[in-house]
Amino acid sequence: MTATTIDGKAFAATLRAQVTTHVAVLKADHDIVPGLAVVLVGEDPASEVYVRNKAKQAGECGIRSFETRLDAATSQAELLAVVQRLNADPAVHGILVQLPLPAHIDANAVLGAIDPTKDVDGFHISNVGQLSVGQKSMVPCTPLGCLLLLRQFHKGGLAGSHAVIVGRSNIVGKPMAQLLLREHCTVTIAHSRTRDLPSIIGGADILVAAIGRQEMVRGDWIKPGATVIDVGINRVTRDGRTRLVGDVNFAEAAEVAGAITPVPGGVGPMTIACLLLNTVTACCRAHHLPEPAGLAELGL
Ligand SMILES: NC(=O)C1=CN([C@@H]2O[C@H](COP(=O)(O)OP(=O)(O)OC[C@H]3O[C@@H](n4cnc5c(N)ncnc54)[C@H](OP(=O)(O)O)[C@@H]3O)[C@@H](O)[C@H]2O)C=CC1
Ligand SMILES: Nc1nc(=O)c2c([nH]1)NC[C@@H]1CN(c3ccc(C(=O)N[C@@H](CCC(=O)O)C(=O)O)cc3)C=[N+]21
Repeated sequence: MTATTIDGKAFAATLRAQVTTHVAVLKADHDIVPGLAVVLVGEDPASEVYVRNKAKQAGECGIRSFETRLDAATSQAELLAVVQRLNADPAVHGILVQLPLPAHIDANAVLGAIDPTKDVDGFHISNVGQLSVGQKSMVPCTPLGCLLLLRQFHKGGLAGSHAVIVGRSNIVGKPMAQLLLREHCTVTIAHSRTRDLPSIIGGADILVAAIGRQEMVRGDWIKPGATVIDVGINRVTRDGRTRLVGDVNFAEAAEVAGAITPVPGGVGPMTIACLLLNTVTACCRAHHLPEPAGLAELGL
């Protein structure tokens, strides 16, 4: 193996320590406690794990967490009423509605009902728009986490690099493209209709894989020395044991790439750390107080 493993787990711990310090100052100087509300509709086992991790890590940073669990048959009107209650609650600074939602609920209507200043996922159309024109906004946690890892690893900056993002979802691919454009990368977005994906990937100095297909990206597609950010979380059962793998074949890619994030322990922990960072940022903005370094450093 030649690639450096980018330790997302360790970097996320550093970020959470910074968040913890900021939370302590808010409490000591202003008697303010940031609050994060997570809403979970239905019983998806993977979502259960994320929601539990979020609440645990929020607590460790001194952030108050509020959990609302609704059964899978909850109507859209009931869910909207919950969102409105959280919008109006001054103890809640961040609201996250766990996706995916059951099919009978219009996710866009729900995301659009969240107060944009409390939208710590950055999915509200006004945050999406603000990011795209370069105004202060809430930035989606997963792409933000990927960018913080890239900036940490490329201390000289990312300008001029060719970044290829595989995946065009509203949650990962599209906001990732916006963030890398702001960093002056040359950005290519690939998806399921892209022709000759291996040769497009072969041009990438930076590859972000957000596809949802286990180990689809092969080592011999990757440009030697490239930085590979693997967003994919795929649960596979091998030899009777369940484990997580990414969208990139790690063993192969590690022979070619300059640096690569592992799964688990790469982007996933950064996503949660960024959610906590966004919550504290939203809290500081609500109270017109100085915010933590994260978003400000990016000019957002
Ligand atoms: N680590 C973390 O914190 C997070 C991890 N994830 C993981 O990241 C992955 C992607 O998530 P998400 O963006 O929500 O997924 P979506 O399913 O919304 O999007 C997947 C994207 O991949 C594209 N795609 C699918 N198949 C291919 C293919 N064969 N070749 C090229 N492109 C393809 C799709 O193209 P098209 O648009 O044409 O259909 C689509 O744009 C998942 O594994 C998910 O679990 C997600 C969020 C957070
Ligand atoms: N409104 C909303 N916002 C989200 O940000 C959101 C969502 N809905 N729905 C689901 C996806 C997925 N997601 C992950 C978060 C953490 C890990 C994570 O911590 N992963 C660990 C492993 C955890 C495990 O063992 O399962 C790791 O990669 O090391 C993974 C995936 C956030 N998402």
